Amino acid sequence: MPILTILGGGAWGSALANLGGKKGSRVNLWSRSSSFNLESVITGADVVVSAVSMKGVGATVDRLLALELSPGTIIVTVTKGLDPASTRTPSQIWQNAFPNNSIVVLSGPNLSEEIQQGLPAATVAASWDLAAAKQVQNIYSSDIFRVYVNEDPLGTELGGTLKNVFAIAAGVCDGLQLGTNAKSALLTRALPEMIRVGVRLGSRAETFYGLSGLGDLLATCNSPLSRNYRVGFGLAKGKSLEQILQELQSTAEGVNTTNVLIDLANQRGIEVPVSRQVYRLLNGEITPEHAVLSLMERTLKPE
Ligand SMILES: NC(=O)C1=CN([C@@H]2O[C@H](COP(=O)(O)OP(=O)(O)OC[C@H]3O[C@@H](n4cnc5c(N)ncnc54)[C@H](O)[C@@H]3O)[C@@H](O)[C@H]2O)C=CC1
Ligand SMILES: O=C(CO)COP(=O)(O)O
Repeated sequence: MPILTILGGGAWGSALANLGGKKGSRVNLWSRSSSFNLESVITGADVVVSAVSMKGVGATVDRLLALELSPGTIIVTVTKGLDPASTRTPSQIWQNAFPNNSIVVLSGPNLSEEIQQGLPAATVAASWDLAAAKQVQNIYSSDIFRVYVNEDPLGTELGGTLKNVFAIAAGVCDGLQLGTNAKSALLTRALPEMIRVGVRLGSRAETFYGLSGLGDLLATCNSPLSRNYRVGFGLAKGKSLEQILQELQSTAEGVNTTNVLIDLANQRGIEVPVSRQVYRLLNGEITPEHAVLSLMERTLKPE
């Protein structure tokens, strides 16, 4: 029976603990407030899943570095964010800290509330080490959770991370009641923007057409269960960002991701028109209505 240790007892960590237990793994769920110590659940773990939000990744990596993690332990990261200081993804941070361990990214259209209700979902386990990805596939696949594998961890991770920016835009679109045509245009134009960024950062374009890209974009941009969608919806309804985040009481990674993405786009000269309007909106530079108008009035160009 594999030993699975989940770090982070938030919405997604708790759902992943349940999914792992359902398949028969021995599961340890650890969080900062746990009464037991981290070392006791790391020793002997076959797989360690990091399910902390982006702001907790650095501290979690440091905690594990202070312990003796076996090089045979697979590290799975499910965080959908970008580090503000380095602009690196969580898997890049984990790989840098643990060069001898296999790192697997688990990402897909996986709204935790639906998964906790036992509704069916699919996801992707991605790694340079295909054998490690397949181990994670076996540990997590069940009659309600179908896991695919691929060898593009960065593209898989960036799909899940970048879609949060567009989920904010989609929430704005629905909050302003702009209609189905506008929403379809937004989601369709979001995909090449994600691909443009992903390819410049070293991912494969085709990964973004799969579950972790288009799949997660559709799930998050169409569901009020998404916290990022709720950020955009609230802004369109005239709430302040502070008020929305206060009411959420949970992580909306898209806010930080938008800021880091615009830094990256400015540094590397990547064209990100939709993300730039989301950035201006989040930073109080424009109203939701102005953001829409700015996109409509862009220079005309071929599709
Ligand atoms: N909830 C969902 O449906 C899904 C969430 N994710 C991603 O998983 C990550 C976690 O999301 P949720 O569990 O939903 O968020 P959450 O807000 O429910 O939980 C965040 C977790 O991170 C931990 N954390 C934060 N700062 C920390 C620190 N300094 N040290 C240690 N732990 C720290 C918290 O204690 C908590 O366990 C996010 O990056 C999110 O984008 C991915 C797929 C689905
Ligand atoms: O990533 C998610 C679903 O795949 C969860 O989306 P939110 O973080 O916007 O709630």
